[in-house]
Amino acid sequence: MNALTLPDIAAQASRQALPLEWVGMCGIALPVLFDGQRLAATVDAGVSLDDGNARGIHMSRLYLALEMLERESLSPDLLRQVLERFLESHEGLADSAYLKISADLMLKRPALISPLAGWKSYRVSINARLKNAMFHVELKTEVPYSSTCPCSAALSRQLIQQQFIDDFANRPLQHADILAWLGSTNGIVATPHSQRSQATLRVMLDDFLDEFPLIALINDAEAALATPVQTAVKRADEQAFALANGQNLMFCEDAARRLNLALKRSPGIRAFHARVVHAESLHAHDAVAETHFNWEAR
Ligand SMILES: Nc1nc2c(ncn2[C@@H]2O[C@H](COP(=O)(O)OP(=O)(O)OP(=O)(O)O)[C@@H](O)[C@H]2O)c(=O)[nH]1
Repeated sequence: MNALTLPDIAAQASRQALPLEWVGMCGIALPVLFDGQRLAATVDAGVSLDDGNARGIHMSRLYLALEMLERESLSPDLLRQVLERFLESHEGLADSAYLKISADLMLKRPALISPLAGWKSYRVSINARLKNAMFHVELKTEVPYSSTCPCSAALSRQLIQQQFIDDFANRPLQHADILAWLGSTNGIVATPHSQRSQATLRVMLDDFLDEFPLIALINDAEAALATPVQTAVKRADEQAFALANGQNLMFCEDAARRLNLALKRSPGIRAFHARVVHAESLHAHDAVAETHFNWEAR
C-alpha cells in the first residue's frame, strides 16, 4: 500500500444492506452569531443514510459545512443553506438533513422600578430539517416565571377576614386603627404560596421568515405571564413584583391558557406547543399543564 493512500472504510459496501434514519454527530462545539451576540453553542448535525448498501456517511463533510454558521448571523435562510450543503455532499446517499443548535441566549432586563438592569440567560434551541425538499424549522426556549396560587390566596384572605373579626369584635371601626392593623402581622396572618415556574415553548415557524423571532417569542411569553423572574432587585422592585404576583394569581392551567392566547397572536408562528411546570411549594411534586395549536400538523 502506498504511504499516501488512506483506507476509506465509509466508502465500503455495508455488510448488512439497511438504510438508517439519522446518522451524524452530536454535541459539536461551535461559536455562532445571533442578534449581535456570539453564543457558545453545541450543534447536532446529521443526515439520513438512505443508501442501505453504503457503510457510512462522511462525517467530516457535515462538520466542515458548519463553518458557515460561524461567519453569518443565524437565520432560517442560513440554516437552509447548511442543510443543502449536507445533502449536496452526500449525493446518492442521503435524502434528508438535520441540524440542531443549542445555546444560552443572554438578554439584559431592566428592573421593574429602579434604574437598574441585569442579565437573564434563556436556554434556546433551533431545530431545522430539510426533508423531501421541504424545509422546516422549530424554535424551543424556556421562560422562568413566578406563580402565586389563586386558591391559596383566597384561603389566606379568608383567614385575614377571620382575624379582622376577632381583632375588631365589639370595637368601633376607626380609620387609623384599621390602617395600623393592615400594617401589622395580623393584617396578613396567612400568605399564599408561590412557586418558581417554567414555560417550555416550542414553535414551528411560517415559511420564508427572514429572521428567527426568538426574542419576540420570549418577550411575548413574559408579557402574557406578567411575572417573569427578575435580575437586579431593590426593595421598590420587590414591592412591584409582589404587586405583579398579586394581580396575576395563576394555576398552571391559567398560565398555559395565557401562553396559548399570546402565541396565537405572535407573528411568524404557524404551530406551537407549550408546557408549564409549577414547582410547587405546597407539594414536593409539580403542577403541569400543556397546550398546543396545529401541532399534529408538524
Ligand atoms: N461514517 C462514520 N465515520 C466515523 C465514525 N466515527 C469516526 N468516523 C471518522 O470520521 C472521519 C471522517 O470521515 P469522512 O468524512 O468520510 O473522511 P474522508 O474520507 O477523509 O473525507 P471525504 O474524502 O470527504 O470522504 C473518518 O476518519 C471516519 O473514520 C462513524 O461512526 N461513522
